Amino acid sequence: MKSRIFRAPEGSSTGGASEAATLSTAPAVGAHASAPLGPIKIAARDVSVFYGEKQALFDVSLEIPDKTVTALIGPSGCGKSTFLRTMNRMNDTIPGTRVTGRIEMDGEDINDRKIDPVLLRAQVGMVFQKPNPFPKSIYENVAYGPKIHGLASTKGEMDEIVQKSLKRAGLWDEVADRLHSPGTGLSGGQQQRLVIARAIAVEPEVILMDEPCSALDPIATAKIEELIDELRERYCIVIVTHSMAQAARVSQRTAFFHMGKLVETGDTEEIFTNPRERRTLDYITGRFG
Ligand SMILES: Nc1ncnc2c1ncn2[C@@H]1O[C@H](COP(=O)(O)OP(=O)(O)OP(=O)(O)O)[C@@H](O)[C@H]1O
Repeated sequence: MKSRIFRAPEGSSTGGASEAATLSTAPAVGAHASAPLGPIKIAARDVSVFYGEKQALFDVSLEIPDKTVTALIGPSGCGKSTFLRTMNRMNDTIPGTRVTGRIEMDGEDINDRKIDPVLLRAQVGMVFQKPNPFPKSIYENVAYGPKIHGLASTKGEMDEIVQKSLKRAGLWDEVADRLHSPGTGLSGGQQQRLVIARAIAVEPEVILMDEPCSALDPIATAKIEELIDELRERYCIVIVTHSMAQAARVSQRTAFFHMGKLVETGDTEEIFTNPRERRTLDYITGRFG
């Protein structure tokens, strides 16, 4: 572990000792914060997003490593979700939205004409704030994507995909005996894991999570956080969270956004113990947001 001694950010007006005291109010960084990172999976270069006349993101450049959890943090309205949606072109579905700049996945421009956004969204899955299972059985929720994308040619193959995805999402043991019951009959936390299983079933490489725990109780939240940590071994994960404590617990990289701009990015431990920018310090210590 690196030292947690706080170095005052450049241009800071207050002294070291009082800053150190202030930083002690920042959330404790979890044991996984310094895990090794994979190669760059997604690279955003000068990305701006406009909703009609309104510019919501300004020239954001950010590299996101594979096999890593990257947390996007910042006050409400700073553009976290907007940025998240640029990575699987979900902004394309909002009328009047314009995205400029370049987003590469494995070096390939995801906005290139030859990219099919439906296939891209299978490769870059998304989990939303509120669990949104289809009004179908648990089995069908997971089998839906593989069916559309032709990933199984027999019932046996499909059964295997469903079982493997539910296992990876940490839900199998709780639902194995009721696969044909409605997904909507599960608890909120189970529904969120079902949605994660649904995303996993189509063999994604990236999983985007937009405040995945905000509708869950602390126990269900802890389970999802544990799951995120397990999934990191296989996938590139990007999570938007309002919870500083959650960002500190689950991520290895953190990007802090403010008013549509990326203020600072770095290793989570560094951001939470030794931020370079004054605005980051003020946000993580709860002075605004
Ligand atoms: N569909 C839309 N049409 C117009 N403006 C939008 C739309 N979606 C978001 N915005 C605006 O873009 C800005 C960034 O919004 P965004 O939802 O990305 O922020 P956020 O950081 O995710 O906020 P929150 O934490 O509250 O979810 C805000 O000013 C928001 O009002």
